[in-house]
Amino acid sequence: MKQAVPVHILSGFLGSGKTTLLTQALDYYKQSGKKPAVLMNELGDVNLDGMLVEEGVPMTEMLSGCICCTIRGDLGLELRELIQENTPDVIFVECTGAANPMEMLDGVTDASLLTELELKSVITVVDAAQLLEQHRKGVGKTYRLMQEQIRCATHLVLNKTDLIAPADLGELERVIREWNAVAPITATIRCHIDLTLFDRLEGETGDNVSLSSSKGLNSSCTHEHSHDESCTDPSHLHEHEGEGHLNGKEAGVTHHSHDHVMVYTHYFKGPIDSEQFEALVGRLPSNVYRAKGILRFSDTSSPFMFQYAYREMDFVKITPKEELPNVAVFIGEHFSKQELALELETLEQAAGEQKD
Ligand SMILES: Nc1nc2c(ncn2[C@@H]2O[C@H](COP(=O)(O)OP(=O)(O)OP(=O)(O)O)[C@@H](O)[C@H]2O)c(=O)[nH]1
Repeated sequence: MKQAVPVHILSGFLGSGKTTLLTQALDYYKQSGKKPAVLMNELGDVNLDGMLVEEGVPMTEMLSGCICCTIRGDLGLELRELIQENTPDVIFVECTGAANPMEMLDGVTDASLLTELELKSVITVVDAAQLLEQHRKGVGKTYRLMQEQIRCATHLVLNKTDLIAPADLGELERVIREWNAVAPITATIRCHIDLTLFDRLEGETGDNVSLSSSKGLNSSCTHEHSHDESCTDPSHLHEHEGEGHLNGKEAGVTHHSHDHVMVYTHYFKGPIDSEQFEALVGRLPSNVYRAKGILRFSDTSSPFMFQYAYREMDFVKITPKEELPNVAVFIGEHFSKQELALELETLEQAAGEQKD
């Protein structure tokens, strides 16, 4: 029998550091002479994180939806194709930060019916500062989603510890332990973990992890419903819309609207002024908690990859090898897309007038 391809799910709320961990893991595998592949899922219709993945790493993109709901049925087919075409030694599935890990887990294990793959871990990256704030508030859909992501993890990376006071670490560990008593927790800055963890995980023998046995996975990971039960968790807002085909078998299809998470994608018609853009981002309301983009500025020569997570901005100069869009994606809850669009258009106009 062919060896099953190990699969690691990278989970964690929007902007917590999943891609930061992924790029390190990919480098590690490549340095060890192995061939990693990536399946990346983004809520927006452009994959900006994918641009951070080096050329030569096979990557499948599932855009404009969340693996755990609308495109879950495709996951098995995509994984199978990735394996057939590239014969990777390992696959990382990076999910949108809005994804419910239990559903993703379900999706990957469904896929193992189609293709020889073996789920090895669910690594949840937690934004320390955000968890602290959410916990102190103690309510909200974001908080509940973070809770689920922590519950379902086999390993926890408590990231962005540079943004919290050292004294708060103890409080965070206590909070996490209430939800997940067993997964090892590693406190990090920029997701610097001992990457030999992956060798240990893959060296472990065991049958495919399946939801029914939950072998190798954290047994405290529970979810209020299976696909054919109705959901009692108000954070999910599911609309159970009947039956569908999955992997050749009948499966209950669950559509989550994730309607508390909104995405606005703005394609720029031309370069904009960098300072004005920074000022605009600085004014974003707190319910816009994540943004990213590829931007061309009228006052700089090279394009920039822009990142914004939890009120922190980051601009990295990039040298694209191919034509890239001039685009920014904004993710948040109940914000006005129209207002944001108008502000961005005003920036474009101002830059256009400066040029004339
Ligand atoms: N201050 C600080 N920033 C970090 C740390 N780790 C990552 N970042 C920054 O946080 C931003 C988001 O990181 P990503 O790795 O893209 O997060 P993600 O979870 O993949 O984001 P989504 O794809 O939107 O879900 C980037 O600007 C990173 O450079 C950290 O430990 N401390």
